[in-house]
Amino acid sequence: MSLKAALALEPPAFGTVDQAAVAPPPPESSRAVHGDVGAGEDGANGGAGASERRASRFRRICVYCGSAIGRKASYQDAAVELGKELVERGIDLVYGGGSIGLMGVVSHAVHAGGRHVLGIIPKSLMPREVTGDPIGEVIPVDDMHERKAEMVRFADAFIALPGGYGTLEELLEVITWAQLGIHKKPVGLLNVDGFYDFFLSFIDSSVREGFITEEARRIIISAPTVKELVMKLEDYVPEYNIGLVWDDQSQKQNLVPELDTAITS
Ligand SMILES: C/C(=C\CNc1ncnc2c1ncn2[C@@H]1O[C@H](COP(=O)(O)O)[C@@H](O)[C@H]1O)CO
Repeated sequence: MSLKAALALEPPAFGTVDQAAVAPPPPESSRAVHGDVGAGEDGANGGAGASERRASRFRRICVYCGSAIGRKASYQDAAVELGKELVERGIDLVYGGGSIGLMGVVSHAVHAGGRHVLGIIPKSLMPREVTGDPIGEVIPVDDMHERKAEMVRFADAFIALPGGYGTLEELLEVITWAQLGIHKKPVGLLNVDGFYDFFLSFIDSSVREGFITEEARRIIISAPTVKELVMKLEDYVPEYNIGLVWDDQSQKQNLVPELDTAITS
């Protein structure tokens, strides 16, 4: 079944694919307002006072994470905390559609909190013994390439929790697409218990060795806590602009007007 056919059978709460891809963000008055965020709490908001409240700029965030839960309880705790943070900020979830591992943890947290959960999953991965019982809305797609493209298209930002090959592959692709100017959406790395320290060290080494520019290095936004990371993503202004022109489809992937207009060079 094609993506459009799937949507015809079960239209997403937010409209058709094309509408969702080009729709402007809801008016400020109808957007979610999250709770107090004090500078001392997360140290990342550049001086926001404890009484500051503001709407999230994001409608949907794509979370990449392990199909396993990992060995430390802190990984699951972080997945739950991230799910609750999305709910608190009125942000919907886009993810890989499985209910196993950290994918299941974060999707259940968002679903339980009443936000929309959109799983995009290749038909080959759909058997229950492989993915578990997915929750929320599921869009079946033909292959992994289509899945990743649709996840990017539906989301306004990306967050990677701890995970394995699949998570790293999704993360690196979305970073590479930012580097190529295919999208300008923020990419966050939740460095739970230093899980990504080696990865970040490797990236820094690649910068030193001349394979990644300093500017491209700054595409990756990392933080050890959910609140700090989400605050950084909210504040992110893309500075990277390779100057390539992609086709219309790629341009539709830039769903966050603030990010587009923030590009100055
Ligand atoms: C082969 C395994 C599990 C298959 N089940 C999956 N169901 C849905 N999505 C999956 C599955 N496995 C990987 N993904 C995608 O990759 C990311 C997680 O991969 P990782 O290797 O566990 O980090 C996740 O974001 C999904 O999009 C047993 O692993």
